[in-house]
Amino acid sequence: MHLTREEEEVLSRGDARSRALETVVKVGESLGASRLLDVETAHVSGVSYQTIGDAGVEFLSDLAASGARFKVFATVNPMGMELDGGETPVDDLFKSRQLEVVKSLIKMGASAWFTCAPYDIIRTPPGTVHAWGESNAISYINSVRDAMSEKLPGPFTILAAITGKVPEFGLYLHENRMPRVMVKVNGRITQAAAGIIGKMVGEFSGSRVPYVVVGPMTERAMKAMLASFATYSPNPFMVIEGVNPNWRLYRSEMDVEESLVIDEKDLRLPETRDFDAVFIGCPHADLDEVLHVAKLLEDRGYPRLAKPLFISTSRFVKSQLSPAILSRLDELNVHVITDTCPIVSPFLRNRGLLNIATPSSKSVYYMPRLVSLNAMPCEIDECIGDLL
Ligand SMILES: C/C(=C\C(=O)O)CCOP(=O)(O)O
Repeated sequence: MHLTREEEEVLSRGDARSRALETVVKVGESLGASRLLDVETAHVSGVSYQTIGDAGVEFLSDLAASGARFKVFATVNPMGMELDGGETPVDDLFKSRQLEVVKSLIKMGASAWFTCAPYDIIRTPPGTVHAWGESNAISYINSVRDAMSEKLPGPFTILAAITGKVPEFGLYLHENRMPRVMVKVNGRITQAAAGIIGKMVGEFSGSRVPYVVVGPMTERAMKAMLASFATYSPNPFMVIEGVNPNWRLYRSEMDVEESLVIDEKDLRLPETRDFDAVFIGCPHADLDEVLHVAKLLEDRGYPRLAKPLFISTSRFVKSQLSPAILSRLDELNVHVITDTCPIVSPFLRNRGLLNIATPSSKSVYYMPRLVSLNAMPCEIDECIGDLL
């Protein structure tokens, strides 16, 4: 691999950044990369004690104690509880281990927003290079903005944040971003239907980049589709006609080997069974999504919901909501939680809530696998309708 003089100099220092760079170079060599790229930002995933356990806590605290510090702006994924504990009960051991993780990340220089939708905070213009580790976010910046990130493992995003470098491989190379399959979607795209589309496109295209022709959809449906797609496919990039800023270029250069048509009949949800709570916010809800729920309840005369609705989001989004809206939502059994999400936290189970309805296809996939919850898909307007 070709290394610049500056990279050689960092390698010769023998400090924490030097050791991190050594690993980045070794990984790059094993991937056949011919050089390293400078990244503008990093987004670290795998920071919940629920998923990384004691080994992860030790890894992060050893790195922080060794003097490793982030070189580029770095955000982090949701952790296993709210920072102030409010609505997300966890036991004392969990809390203390999770706080160790937070301490290590902050010591290394993380911007501690604890969100899986950092694209709501960071502008990632077309062609810019990033080292992100959360698949929905990677899929979003690649597909909607034509920024560049591969799907990097959580620990590797930390090394990228420390060094400011990634190997040039996979989706960092223009030739690997060329669509190889075409998908045409017919029908009205609701948020839950968008999750089904993402799953179908992901399963059909596998590691190939799809070129997707689909009608207009809301931002929350777009996020749901891309999150689901990146859950079911190893490749976090689709070219969406009319959406990706360079879709015309991709269309002119693509070489399509297979096609799929998705029709309205494919987008029907199974009947929702009995549930204990409703969840939205995977990916973390944006302001529009929270306000959509507030408006639904306003239109129905502000009824108190028969079962709780949890909305997970970032502190950034929550800070834009007035205390009056938040306390009104709380009175109506709608709980806006930050820093975490139910797929990386035991809090729903700890509150005795085991059967969860959600418009998020990604949550339906992960809830049974990561936190032993039963999850079922629903359209948010309909789930809320059931709770009036
Ligand atoms: C376990 C997850 C995130 C985390 O540990 O931070 C959710 C799945 O992550 P993907 O990036 O969608 O694989």
